[in-house]
Formats: sequence, C-alpha cells, structure tokens
Amino acid sequence: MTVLLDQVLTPDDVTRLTGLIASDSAAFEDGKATAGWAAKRVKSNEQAKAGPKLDALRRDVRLALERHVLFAPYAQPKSIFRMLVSRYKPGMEYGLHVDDAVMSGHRADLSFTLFLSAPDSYQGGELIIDGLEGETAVKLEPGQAVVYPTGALHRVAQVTSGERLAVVGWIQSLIRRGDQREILFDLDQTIRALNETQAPDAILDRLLKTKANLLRQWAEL
Ligand SMILES: O=C(O)CCC(=O)C(=O)O
Ligand SMILES: [Fe+2]
Repeated sequence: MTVLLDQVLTPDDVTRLTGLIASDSAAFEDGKATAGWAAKRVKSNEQAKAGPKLDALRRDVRLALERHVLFAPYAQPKSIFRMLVSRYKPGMEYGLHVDDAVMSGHRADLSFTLFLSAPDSYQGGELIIDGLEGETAVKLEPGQAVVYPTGALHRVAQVTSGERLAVVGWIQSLIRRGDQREILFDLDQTIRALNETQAPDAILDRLLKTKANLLRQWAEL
C-alpha cells in the first residue's frame, strides 16, 4: 500500500529548503557514491554532499513528516534513519532497482520521496513503483510526498528537460509487515471518522482498545 502525503512542507518551507541546498553549485556529487553495486548499474543522478546545510534540511524534513496527520498512523515509524537530497538533470534517471533491506543497522520497511520541484518545471522524472496491480507513476507538487514499501521494485524515469530536486528517505517501522500496518491504519482512520459522528464512548473505547492491543502484539521495539 502506497500513501500520498499532502503539504508535508508549506510553499515557504519548499522555497527555503530548496534555496539552502540549490544555492551552492558545489554542493552535489555523483549519486553512485551512495549506491550498492547492483544499484550503481542503473543509477544516474546527483546527491547533496554531507554538511551542515544537509543536516538542517534533514532535521526540518523529519520534523515536518512527524507533524503530518497521516504519517504516523500509516508508517508507525520507529526511525527515519537515512535521507538524501537527489537532483536529476536532463538525461539522468534511476533505472529499475530495489533498495537495500538493511542499511546501517536499520531494517528499511518504507521509502519516501518528497518532491521539491514544480512538476511542470521538468519533463519526465516520474517515480514509477512496480506493484501487483501494475506500475504506479508518481509526480507530485512541491511539498507533497509519497510513502511506499521498500520491498517494491521502482525507478525514476529519465528527466528530459528541466531539473528534478527531491528528498528521498527510509523508515524503519515498529510494524515489520505491511498487511499488519494496513490493518492498524484502517482501524485508526475508522476510529477518527467515527469520533466525528459523535459515536458513543463505549464503541470508541472498544475500538481503541483493539487498536492498542494489536499494536502491542505486533510492535517490534
Ligand atoms: O527519487 C526518487 O523518487 C527515488 C530515488 C530512489 O529510488 C533511490 O534513491 O533509491
Ligand atoms: Fe530506490
């Protein structure tokens, strides 16, 4: 299951964070530096170099995700352990690949892409996620993000004009299994919706208890 997060960043945040990174022309290096041998075969992009600007951006993006109403219910995050800022210029792409299952001691359960460039400012550059139902192409407004299972094959279509700037990151979830995460997410959203209908406390309490007890059964701390 894939989820779209609207307005993770406000337009002002997007302008500020893009300025922070993109103002420094020496701030990017070849993306192959952070790819394993298999991904290196298909990866052609640039990534922001380590430094205080990247650290500041990572902190702001992490806080923005944690504030978002759908992020925690969907991802049940244990940690957001890795974040890259990637840039694709014309001719660049990231061919079909799967991300590493374990990175620096963390199990990668979910991946996200937070779009920073306006979709009409570049051609191509869709994130294409391979699922059982076929391919899903995602190209979002600046400040919007998509969160998807790290286990999915995916690629970034070639950028043919303009420039695509995005933040990509990986999350270890308290819940290893996607089907269990989906049950908790559905329950959470149902309880919130029921609450809006002035449902009796006895019903809400029983559902909240069920959600808490499922989380207790499934959470890995
Ligand atoms: O830029 C994206 O949307 C995804 C990039 C990607 O697949 C990766 O960095 O592993
Ligand atoms: Fe990837």
